[in-house]
Amino acid sequence: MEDVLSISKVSKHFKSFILNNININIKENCITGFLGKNGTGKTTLIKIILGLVHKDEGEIHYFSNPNLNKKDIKDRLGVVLDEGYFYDNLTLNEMKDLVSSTYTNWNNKKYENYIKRFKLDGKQLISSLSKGMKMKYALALALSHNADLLIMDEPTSGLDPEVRKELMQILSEYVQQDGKSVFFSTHITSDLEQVADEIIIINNGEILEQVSKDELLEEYRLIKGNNEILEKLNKSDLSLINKTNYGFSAITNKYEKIRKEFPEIIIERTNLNEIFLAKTEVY
Ligand SMILES: Nc1ncnc2c1ncn2[C@@H]1O[C@H](COP(=O)(O)OP(=O)(O)OP(=O)(O)O)[C@@H](O)[C@H]1O
Repeated sequence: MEDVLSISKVSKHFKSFILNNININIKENCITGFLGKNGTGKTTLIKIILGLVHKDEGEIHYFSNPNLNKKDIKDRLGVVLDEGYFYDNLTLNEMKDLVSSTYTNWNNKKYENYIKRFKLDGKQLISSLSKGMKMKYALALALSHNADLLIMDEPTSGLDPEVRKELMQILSEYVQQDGKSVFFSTHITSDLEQVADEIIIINNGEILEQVSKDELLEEYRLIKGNNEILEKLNKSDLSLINKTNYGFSAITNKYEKIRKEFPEIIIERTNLNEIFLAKTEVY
């Protein structure tokens, strides 16, 4: 599997925040989720990838091809940013005319199909779009110029569950086409649970981990037992400890070791949200 994006040793220093030594790879035909809490550097890294923020150090290789120029790269990236970057006083179709003229492979048929599918009206003013409609419009533009890598910054934030589900469905369909990939940032783990193949976790400006979703879900377990067991366990093996008079629960990646020592312990699968919280709590 080829890397569509390879980022090595990228850093950015702001006055009160450092994006530090970022090394990640985005794989072809995968949905890669970029997971991090608020203010951990997701938008900054996405803007660096798009050339909207200058990096201080490091290298970014696009589509495993060192010969691509800026225009080639722009043509192959489909972008959906949180802020939208649209002119409110234009209609959807007028804005589309502006955007489409900057791409080599604009496909108006595709655009019209997406507008129809998303139940948008091309004659409507951008200022009249709700948050969810705006995201769908941005997605229609991003998907209509034959991009190979769709990069989205927090596309699901503020959307209702139905629209989020629809978006995840579209992303899944998109990566089933040969050579198409998706990279999107989020702090909503349930989105990733549904569609992501690969997960990159960022915390305080540093990458904690890049791992397949299935591996990540295998790594941790929820354990439950009585409080005498909790007393004997090494607390540094546990996260998110919840203790009551009747017993305790906790998240751990040392569940095999704990099972050997305390066979009576209850071990259950856990979800991405708990794993994410455990990882960002420990570090
Ligand atoms: N131009 C800038 N100048 C100074 N600091 C900045 C600039 N842009 C971002 N930052 C800081 O960098 C940090 C990371 O911000 P960033 O927007 O990348 O986080 P994020 O993970 O996308 O957060 P959120 O989920 O809230 O959107 C923040 O502390 C922010 O204040």
